[in-house]
Amino acid sequence: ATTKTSIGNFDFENCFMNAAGVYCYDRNELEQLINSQAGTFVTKTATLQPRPGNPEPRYHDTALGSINSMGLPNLGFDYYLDYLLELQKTHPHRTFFFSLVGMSTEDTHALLKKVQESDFKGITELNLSCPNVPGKPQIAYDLETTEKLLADIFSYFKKPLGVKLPPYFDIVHFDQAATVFNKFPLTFINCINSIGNGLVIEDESVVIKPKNGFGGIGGEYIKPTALANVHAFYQRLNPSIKIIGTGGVLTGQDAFEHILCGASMVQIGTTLHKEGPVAFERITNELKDIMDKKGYKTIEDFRGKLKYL
Ligand SMILES: C=Cc1c(C(=O)O)[nH]c(=O)[nH]c1=O
Repeated sequence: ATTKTSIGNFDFENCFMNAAGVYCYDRNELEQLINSQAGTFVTKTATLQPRPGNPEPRYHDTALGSINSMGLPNLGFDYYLDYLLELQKTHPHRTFFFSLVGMSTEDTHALLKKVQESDFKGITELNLSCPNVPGKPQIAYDLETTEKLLADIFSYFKKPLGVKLPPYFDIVHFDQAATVFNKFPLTFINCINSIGNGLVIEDESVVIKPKNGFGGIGGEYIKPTALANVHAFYQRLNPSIKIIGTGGVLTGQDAFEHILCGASMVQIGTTLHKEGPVAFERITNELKDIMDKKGYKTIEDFRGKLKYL
C-alpha cells in the first residue's frame, strides 16, 4: 500500500505532516521534519514581527494529551519566508506549508500581500483559530468577519491558500461555516486546531502559567471532535476544497479514521511533541499494515467512505 496523497496541484509521498506549532519553530526543527518520513511540514504560525509568546510554563503533556497557551511565539514572518525560499532551491521537488496570521486584519493582509509578491511556491495556511492570545477571539468563530476577510483576501491573493479552523460543536455552525467556505477558491481547510480554553489540574494547581491555566487541548481527548469536524465539512464542502485532518492521531488506526472521514492529509501535533519525528515512521507503517490487511492500495480507495448504520 502507498500512503501518498495530493492537495490541490501538489503531490506528497506521504499523507502525514506536523501540526503547526509542533516541531516547526526554527530551521533546526524544520530540517528534522524534512529528514523524517513526514510528507511535508507546516511552519509555526508566523506573525509580521517576532513574538516571545506567553510566560512559561505554557505547554504541558498529560497521559491523554496536552494543554498549551504558547501565545504565538515565533521568529517572525521574514525568518520563515527566507527559509522556505531557500528550500525551494535545495529541495525543488518538495512543497511546504507556510502558516501565518496577523495580530490585526491589517497585518493579515500585509502578510498575505508579502507572500503574494514573493517567490513562494508552496501552500499558505491562514490560522483562523489561535485560542491563546489574550483579548483576541478565534476569528473563525465569527463567520461574518471570516467571510469578509476571505472576500478581501481573494481579491488579491492568487496562490494556494487554506485555513486552520477551530472545532465547531453545533450542526448549524457546520452548515453556516461550510456555506461561507464554499464561496471561495480555498485549496483546503484544516480541522481542527486545539480545543480552546480547557483546564488541566494536577494536585491543587493548574499546570500552565498563562491565562490562569486555561489553554488549548490536544491529544486523545479531542479525536471524536476532530473526526466530526473533518466529516461534517467533507459532507458539505465542494470536493475541490480538500480537508486536512488534525487532532488525536496517535496510531495508524487514528489516521485511518481521519481519512475515512474525508481527510486527504493528516497532521500530528501532541504525539509528535511527545515522541519526536520517528512518530511519522511508526504511524505510516501502522496505516500501511491496516491498508494491506483490508486490500486498500491507496488512500483514495477508502477516503470519505465512512460507513453509516
Ligand atoms: C497560533 C497560535 C496557537 C497556539 C499558540 O501559539 O498558543 N496554540 C494552539 O494550540 N493553537 C494555535 O493556533
